[in-house]
Parts: sequence; C-alpha cells; structure tokens
Amino acid sequence: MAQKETNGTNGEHISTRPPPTPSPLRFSKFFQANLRILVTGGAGFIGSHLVDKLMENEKHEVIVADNLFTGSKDNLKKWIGHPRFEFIRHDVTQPLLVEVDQIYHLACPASPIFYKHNPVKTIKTNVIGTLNMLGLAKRVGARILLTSTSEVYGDPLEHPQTEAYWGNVNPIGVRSCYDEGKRVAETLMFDYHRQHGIEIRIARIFNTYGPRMNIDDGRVVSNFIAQAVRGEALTVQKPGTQTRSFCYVADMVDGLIKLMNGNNTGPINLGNPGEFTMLELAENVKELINPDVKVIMTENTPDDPRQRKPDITKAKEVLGWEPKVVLRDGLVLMEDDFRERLSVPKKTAA
Ligand SMILES: NC(=O)c1ccc[n+]([C@@H]2O[C@H](COP(=O)([O-])OP(=O)(O)OC[C@H]3O[C@@H](n4cnc5c(N)ncnc54)[C@H](O)[C@@H]3O)[C@@H](O)[C@H]2O)c1
Ligand SMILES: O=c1ccn([C@@H]2O[C@H](COP(=O)(O)OP(=O)(O)O[C@H]3OC[C@@H](O)[C@H](O)[C@H]3O)[C@@H](O)[C@H]2O)c(=O)[nH]1
Repeated sequence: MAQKETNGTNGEHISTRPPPTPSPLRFSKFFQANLRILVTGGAGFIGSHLVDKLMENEKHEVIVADNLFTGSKDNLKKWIGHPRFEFIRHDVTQPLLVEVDQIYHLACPASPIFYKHNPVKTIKTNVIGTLNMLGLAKRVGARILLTSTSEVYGDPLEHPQTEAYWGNVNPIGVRSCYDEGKRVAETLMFDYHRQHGIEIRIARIFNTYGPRMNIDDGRVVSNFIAQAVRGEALTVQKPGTQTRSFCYVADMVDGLIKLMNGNNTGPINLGNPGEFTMLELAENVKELINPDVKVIMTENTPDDPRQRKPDITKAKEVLGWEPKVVLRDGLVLMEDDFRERLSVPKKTAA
C-alpha cells in the first residue's frame, strides 16, 4: 500500500503508511503478532513504567537499552530473566544493532542537576544518540518515538503553550545542552521522516512525576516529597511564583503508547494542564504529607522558565487522550513509594 500523507496544522506530516514489514526472520522464529519493542532509557523513571505497561501485552517482546546513568536495574527487577524481556547495558551515543519493530527513544538524563552535570555528554546523547536510533529505525524499518520536552518552548512568551509555538530558548545557557539538544533531536526526526520516509512520533512531555523517581533526583516533586517524608524544610527556589503543570506517570505512559500506535507524527504536547506555582505545590505537599515542615526560599538557577502549561487540545483530538490523575491524588501515591524506599512509615493516630 502506498504511503498517504497530509499536512497537519503545524506543518507536520500525518502519515497513514502501514507499519513497516518486519524482518523475514520474524516469521520463521516467532508467531506473527509478536512485536519487538526497544525502549532506550527504559531503566529510568518514565521508561520503566512504560516497560511495565508494554510487558502486560503477552505478544510483546521488550528490549531495554540503558547506560544506567540515572536509571537503575532495580526499576526493572520484576522483568529481569523474563523470556520476553532483555536488558542491554548500552550507551546510545554508540550504534546499536537489534531487530525491532518499534523504538521508544527516551534515553537522556531529564533532571536539570543531572543533565547539567556533564552538558557535553547530554548534548551528545540528544544528537548522536538520536541519530543512532534513527539509523537503526531506517535499517530495520521500525517506527520511532522521541520523548521531547516542554523545555523546547524555553521561557515561553505564549501561555499556555501550543505545538505551533516555536519557543524562546537561550542557545548558550546552562540548560541549552538539554533544551537545544532536544530541539535538534526533533529536527533530526523530521529530516529522517522527510528524507528517508521513517515513521516518526514526537511527544513533548511536560513535567511528569510519580513513584520510582530517584529519591535524590533533584526535580521539584521528588525533592518536596522526600523532604516532607524526612521532616526537612521544603526548598522553594525563588521567586516561588514560577509555574509548572504536573502529569502523573501512568497518564503519561498511556499517552505515549497512544501516540506510538496512532497515525500522527506529532509533535504533540503530553501533560496535565493543571498549573501550580512552586509555593502552591509546597503548600499541597505540606498539607498532605507533613504539616509540621517549614517552607523556605532558596536561590534559583539561571534560565528557569517562569511559567509552563500545556495546551492539550491536539492530544485530545488526535489521540483521544487526556490525563486522569489530579495532582493531590498523585502526590499521595508517590508518598507511599517514597516512605517505603526511605523506610519512614506513616505516623498512625494514637
Ligand atoms: N520526567 C519528566 O518530567 C520529563 C519531561 C519532559 C521530557 N522527559 C523526557 O523523558 C525521558 C525520560 O525521562 P525520565 O524522567 O524518565 O528521566 P530518567 O533520568 O529517570 O531516565 C532517563 C534514562 O535514560 C538513561 N540514559 C541517559 N543517558 C543515556 C545514554 N547516553 N545512553 C543510554 N541511556 C541513557 C538513564 O540511565 C535513565 O535510565 C527523557 O528523554 C526526558 O528528556 C521527561
Ligand atoms: O527543590 C526544588 C527544585 C526545583 N524547584 C523549582 O521547581 C521548578 C521545576 O523544577 P524541576 O527541576 O522539577 O523541573 P524543570 O521544570 O525545571 O525541568 C524539567 O522540565 C521538563 C523535563 O524535560 C525535565 O524533566 C526537566 O528538565 C523550577 O522552577 C525550580 O526552580 C524548587 O522550587 N525547589
């Protein structure tokens, strides 16, 4: 069947091409409905939840490639040794030869403290890593999904952000290795799509939180919850009026799978439009988890976006997706996980 494409509102291609023909080896070794799926960064926070969901389908085989920089095999422990699962310790800045039908390309440190730790490596991961995964997609005819970020909008001058907004990004700042890196990754995705007909999907993920985030991840939700559970002051970075919109990880994983299996290339915003200042977030955490802790103001870092909220009209229309978990419910789910890992049980009423 010939490829049929139309242009979307943001100049993106809406491809109705059928999935690529799997390798002939597939037919001889495995039953036909089997889909081999590669998840790069699958040992990380979102990646491991995605793996859990993909593994629920008994006809999927899942391969994780991860260099374990911010991820951990602990996140995948229930799958290690499973016949449909394989873990490869691999750095995506090096080529990878595997035979797969779909690639979820998540590999990249996501917390600012980690992506700023070795900025040259972060940009290599975004640029060379994405080139390598696109090369793989081209060789085997796989569909590839990139987890891009709301950070491509930089410190946005439009609010809320639609996919049509081109962003306000500092090209030489301390966050550029990540936000400009992801912008180049998106460019590479579209160039491979236009030049080589690769089937691409781009998700622009807004701040996502949930169980299994690293305790010392450095991102705001995990910091506040760890601080509240430990009985430490919640550190709000100045001015505290900056906003973010927080999406629960189970909602995010549903959105990513819908995007992968739908027929729109994206970019598509995936996030929860509920918008909170960091002071409001701290007050919610304090009230729900530990009313005895203080909230203190600390210094911020350069180029911190002042506001961020996704317009998810496109995700609703194109994917029939919208988040279900409200922040206060998600925070409680995350508290349980953090208490278990920090060995701090909930106080019971006397
Ligand atoms: N969580 C969010 O709020 C959020 C928001 C926007 C975009 N994203 C994107 O989603 C993806 C996953 O984010 P996360 O929150 O799960 O972060 P995470 O840090 O928990 O996971 C990233 C994973 O990638 C791995 N990795 C990093 N560099 C690698 C490399 N060179 N080769 C192989 N593996 C490598 C890490 O070890 C880790 O397992 C990232 O691409 C991130 O940019 C996340
Ligand atoms: O302890 C803290 C940590 C952070 N913050 C503030 O909380 C806000 C959010 O900071 P985070 O580090 O959680 O995340 P950011 O929104 O800056 O970046 C994130 O954006 C989307 C993804 O691509 C990445 O996961 C990450 O880069 C910032 O304004 C920051 O100044 C605090 O007030 N206190």
